[in-house]
Amino acid sequence: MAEPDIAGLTIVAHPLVQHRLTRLRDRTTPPERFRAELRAVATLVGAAALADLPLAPLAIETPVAAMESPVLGCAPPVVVPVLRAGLAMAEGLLDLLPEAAVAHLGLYRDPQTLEAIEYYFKAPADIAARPVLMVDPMLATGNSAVAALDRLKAAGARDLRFVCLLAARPGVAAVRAAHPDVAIWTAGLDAELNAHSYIVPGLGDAGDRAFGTEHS
Ligand SMILES: O=P(O)(O)OC[C@H]1O[C@H](OP(=O)(O)OP(=O)(O)O)[C@H](O)[C@@H]1O
Ligand SMILES: O=c1cc[nH]c(=O)[nH]1
Ligand SMILES: [Mg+2]
Repeated sequence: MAEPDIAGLTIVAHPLVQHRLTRLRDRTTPPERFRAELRAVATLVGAAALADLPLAPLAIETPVAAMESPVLGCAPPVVVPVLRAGLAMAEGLLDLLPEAAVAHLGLYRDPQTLEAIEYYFKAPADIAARPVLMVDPMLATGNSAVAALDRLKAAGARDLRFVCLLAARPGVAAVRAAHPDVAIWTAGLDAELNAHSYIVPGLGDAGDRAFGTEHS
């Protein structure tokens, strides 16, 4: 289904991404499969989010001849999983970019107030000089993503991108309003949130589904 353009939001329509998103939405997908799908879809969506990284020529020799061949022309990126659910996505990004650094950001959404509560942060000292890719599967109210981006900017991050799996319109609007410089990539966009601010139809609680802590 075609979605209208929203400034700063890219929905990755690749058939493999959409196929995997359906598996992730399916309530019968067990945690081990959920983590594997999340890792794979993060690789595909992450590659789209990094498509504008600069290249620089490197002089090498193939077994046949000398040549100049392109390599990344920037410092290795920093991948930032927003815990917990971002962890499986970070594995997918590290498949693409083994030389990336990882900054861990622990946040949970208070179920009553929906406020993002930070409990851990550790980032490389040179984060200001590196492209930063924040990963979190769910963008619902946007409170967590806005708080996470606030934290990363306070630590010096400048070149920031956000890769998620499933975004809801209110969350996209909140992130774009607070951080208009941060582009968002997603596999899917759902229209609304329910009374508990879960994405509808969504996929449930991504952290619980990934790590088998789902309660009935
Ligand atoms: O846009 P929001 O309304 O802030 O909701 C999205 C947040 O909720 C989930 O995390 P959660 O708080 O469930 O933590 P968890 O990953 O530890 O389960 C998700 O991974 C996001 O971080
Ligand atoms: O639908 C939602 C909303 C927030 N967090 C999730 O994991 N799922
Ligand atoms: Mg959760």
